[in-house]
Amino acid sequence: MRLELDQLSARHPQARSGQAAALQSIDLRIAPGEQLAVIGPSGAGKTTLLQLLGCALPPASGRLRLDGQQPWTLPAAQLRQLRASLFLAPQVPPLPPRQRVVTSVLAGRLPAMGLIESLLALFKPRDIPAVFEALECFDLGDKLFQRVDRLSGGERQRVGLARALLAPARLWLLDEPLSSLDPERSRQAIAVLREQAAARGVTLVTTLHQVEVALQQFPRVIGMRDGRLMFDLPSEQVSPERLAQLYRHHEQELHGAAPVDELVPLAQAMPVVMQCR
Ligand SMILES: Nc1ncnc2c1ncn2[C@@H]1O[C@H](COP(=O)(O)OP(=O)(O)OP(=O)(O)O)[C@@H](O)[C@H]1O
Repeated sequence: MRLELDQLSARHPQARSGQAAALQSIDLRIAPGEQLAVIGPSGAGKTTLLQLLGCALPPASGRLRLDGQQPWTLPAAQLRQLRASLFLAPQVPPLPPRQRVVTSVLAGRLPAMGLIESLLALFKPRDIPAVFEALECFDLGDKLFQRVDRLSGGERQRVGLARALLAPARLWLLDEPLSSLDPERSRQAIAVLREQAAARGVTLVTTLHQVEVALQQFPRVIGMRDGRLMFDLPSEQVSPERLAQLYRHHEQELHGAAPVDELVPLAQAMPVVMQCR
């Protein structure tokens, strides 16, 4: 899917009057099948950008086009159809706790189903082999019939990502898809998502707190701060100086938590009082 944003601004309906717009004057072009990561400190507007691209939030001003269509000018039926071609994965996937994993993953197909078909799918899951295959990509094949509330946080997050592989979407919008995953699982999940998106010609836009993952695994990286685009560059051109500027006063978010093996000697070197804090 091709994305075009011109001088786009957006504000949340619940925002206080006088609060700055969550997105301000964004100009952006994303070609069909492109893959990019959006980074920036907390509150930069990354999630809001995904909500806007996912037609969950209308622009306050400016123009948004998805494959040449302006979503918010479309009749309701056409807007529904367009939304069915988008997959928006929130940071915490909304998985009903008592549901089986198989049903949760199949929910990725719901936007493209009619009401009766989707109700039937709730009671009698169809195409179980496709669900198994999607789960296997994330090492979760053995959880097919597990209840969602018996999964760990990281497993739930991967179930939420496996949904993308079932969704009949041309645009994947992933909000912090790695927030509950350890580094090895993170690498694996991103590799699967990138590979599968490329195989299907899907456009992939993901927000990431892990700056190194964004730079190492994505060809294009966008830096956001205070609702604005600070840079939009091939990842190899994102210099340490640019990152330092992007995360100024939020340095701890840039460097993230130190790996455990680095923390242990540091903790041992500290006086006991400091270790207790
Ligand atoms: N539902 C909401 N109502 C009002 N303001 C909101 C809402 N959601 C976000 N905001 C505000 O919009 C701005 C952008 O928030 P957003 O969640 O897009 O940032 P972010 O970069 O995704 O942050 P994080 O990395 O912490 O998830 C922030 O100032 C935030 O306070």
